[in-house]
Amino acid sequence: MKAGVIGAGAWGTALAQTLSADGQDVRLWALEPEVVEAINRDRVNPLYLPGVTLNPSVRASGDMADIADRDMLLIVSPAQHLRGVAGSAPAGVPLILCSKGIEAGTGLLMSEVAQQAQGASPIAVLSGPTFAHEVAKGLPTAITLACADADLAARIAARIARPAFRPYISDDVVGAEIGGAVKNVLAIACGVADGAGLGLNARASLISRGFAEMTRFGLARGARAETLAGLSGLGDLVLTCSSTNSRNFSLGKGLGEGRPAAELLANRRTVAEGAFTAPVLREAARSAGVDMPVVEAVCALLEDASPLAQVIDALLTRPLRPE
Ligand SMILES: NC(=O)c1ccc[n+]([C@@H]2O[C@H](COP(=O)([O-])OP(=O)(O)OC[C@H]3O[C@@H](n4cnc5c(N)ncnc54)[C@H](O)[C@@H]3O)[C@@H](O)[C@H]2O)c1
Ligand SMILES: O=P(O)(O)OC[C@H](O)CO
Repeated sequence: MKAGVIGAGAWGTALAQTLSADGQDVRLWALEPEVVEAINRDRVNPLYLPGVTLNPSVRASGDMADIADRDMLLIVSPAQHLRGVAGSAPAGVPLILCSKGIEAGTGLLMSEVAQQAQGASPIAVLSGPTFAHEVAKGLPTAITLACADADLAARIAARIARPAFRPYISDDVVGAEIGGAVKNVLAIACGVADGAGLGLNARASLISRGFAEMTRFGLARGARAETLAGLSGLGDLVLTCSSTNSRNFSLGKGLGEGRPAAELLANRRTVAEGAFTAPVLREAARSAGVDMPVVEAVCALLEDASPLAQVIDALLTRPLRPE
């Protein structure tokens, strides 16, 4: 399968690098003309993945017509831009969605957005614990590839697998998407705990109780528990909640240090998806009757609705209950 990658941020660039590791040509669509130029001229993406020399068979373009001959397309835009980007992609080829989030305004998962934007294209989801700079360096990584069509999943998996990049196949598309979207919000919470100096016990409790929230929400939306406990759920939650390499964790750390959300979110070049997913996740959870107190707390901090001490206190003084 000839691969095209749409979106040349850190993750799209790392995926293009991985897919071209065996010399196969990969086309990478980039929004910014300076990224197209730098990749084709200098073999580097200085805005989003500096320090990685890209394989010669990665060719960048700003024109969707240049990926019209591809027979699979990885969509790697920020979640809030997926509708527009998928809608302008060539039609009829499998779309592999790599963005993690829930669409603001509609509450739709990425597969539902892509379905609306490109009804005729088969859809798969690629999600898991994957820091882009590690994947680009060829460090060992495992990831979930979810697709309702088992034959298509097997063909995509065979095309994207590398000795150190190992896809595990699932047919639970919704489960894979919910894990990736919810973990970003929980990573903000763990960053807050770090920034506020709450200690490692607090972080472990947030991961564990956050996973309970992810599971409740996922089950209410039809996800399977084993998917949520797999790479795209718990695996990615543990990764993102443990490192300042995560943009979401770093955003939370800033909040925990007492910096205002507006300042932390202003003029960002890179995306911290949890900030966009948090309010729409809160609304979806409330309307499904799912209790998500950690998500509620993250929203309160992002909205500057309550002081940090009060938000922490509200979590700690909830009624005692069975685990
Ligand atoms: N970086 C990672 O390690 C990683 C790993 C797995 C999944 N993801 C997911 O991949 C998605 C993309 O993240 P990233 O890290 O590659 O991005 P990034 O933060 O490195 O770069 C931002 C991206 O947003 C794009 N962008 C900005 N404005 C846009 C617009 N108006 N329309 C379309 N695109 C626009 C930029 O061109 C760029 O590609 C996110 O959903 C993220 O959660 C990231
Ligand atoms: O930097 P983050 O927080 O967007 O996390 C990147 C990836 O999603 C980790 O799997």
